[in-house]
Amino acid sequence: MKIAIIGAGNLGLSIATGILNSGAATTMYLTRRYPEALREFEAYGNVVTSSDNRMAVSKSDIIIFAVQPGDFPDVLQSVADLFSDNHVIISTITGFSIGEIEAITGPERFIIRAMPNTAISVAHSMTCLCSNEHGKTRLELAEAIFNRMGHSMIIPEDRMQAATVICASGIAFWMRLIRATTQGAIQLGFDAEEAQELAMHTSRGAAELLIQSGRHPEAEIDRVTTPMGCTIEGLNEMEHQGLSASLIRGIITSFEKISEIRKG
Ligand SMILES: NC(=O)C1=CN([C@@H]2O[C@H](COP(=O)(O)OP(=O)(O)OC[C@H]3O[C@@H](n4cnc5c(N)ncnc54)[C@H](O)[C@@H]3O)[C@@H](O)[C@H]2O)C=CC1
Ligand SMILES: O=C(O)[C@@H]1CCC=N1
Repeated sequence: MKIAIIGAGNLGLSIATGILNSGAATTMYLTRRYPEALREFEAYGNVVTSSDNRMAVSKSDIIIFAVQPGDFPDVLQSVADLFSDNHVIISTITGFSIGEIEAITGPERFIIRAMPNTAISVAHSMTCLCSNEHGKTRLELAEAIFNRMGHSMIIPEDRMQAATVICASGIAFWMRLIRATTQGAIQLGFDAEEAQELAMHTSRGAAELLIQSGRHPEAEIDRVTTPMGCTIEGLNEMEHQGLSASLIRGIITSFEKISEIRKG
């Protein structure tokens, strides 16, 4: 498979790294405005870097768009005449609907919206997917690609903005929780490096417990909270200070911002 990434910035390069390390592509075309920053990727041997989007599209089977929302209409328009019946068009653009994409490409194209996160670079993305009517026959292919780099879920398009907040922005939210835990550990006497190691592996363990057991988080909390012990004391204080409420409010605020990005 020949895969192009149009707009190889933060997310695009994370996807490129994931694809290259998983061996999902025979050749990759990476573009950005100033492609000098992409040169190191040429060391993979099967990577072509350029600012020429038309070259990248015409040589690829799967085209992944990862430019900023404001740049997307012009970028898509500038390559739309090159799309053939075989191209699979994948957009990671926040808040840009399938209807808006079809208005530029026409409906008779395989169009997938994908919402991965930057953990795709280490094969642990949570990626949500949906497609246009024509693209339904290519959803399985998209799922197979993204499953090589983590876990994926097919969802209705009207859940895509919520998925952006939970999965894509979610990386930043979880990072902040890990960082705060690290700061607590430093205050309790660990040096910074040890503190981060403790926080990272504990958070991985918590997620893995739920993934492997299928149990509810509260069932796992019940196993840890000794009656009158230190865990419930700390947990209740966190809730008195608004831990769950502040997370939920942050998620809703982030969700509301997405419609503003599009208006902007
Ligand atoms: N950063 C993230 O974690 C996530 C981002 N997204 C979405 O992915 C898209 C990209 O986000 P980021 O990677 O954070 O942005 P970014 O600004 O890091 O990357 C965008 C890239 O597009 C390039 N670009 C701009 N105009 C271009 C053109 N005409 N031709 C080729 N390349 C061009 C820029 O040079 C830049 O490297 C956005 O639409 C964002 O909403 C979605 C999920 C997660
Ligand atoms: O913050 C943003 O707007 C983008 C979309 C999700 C992650 N980064």
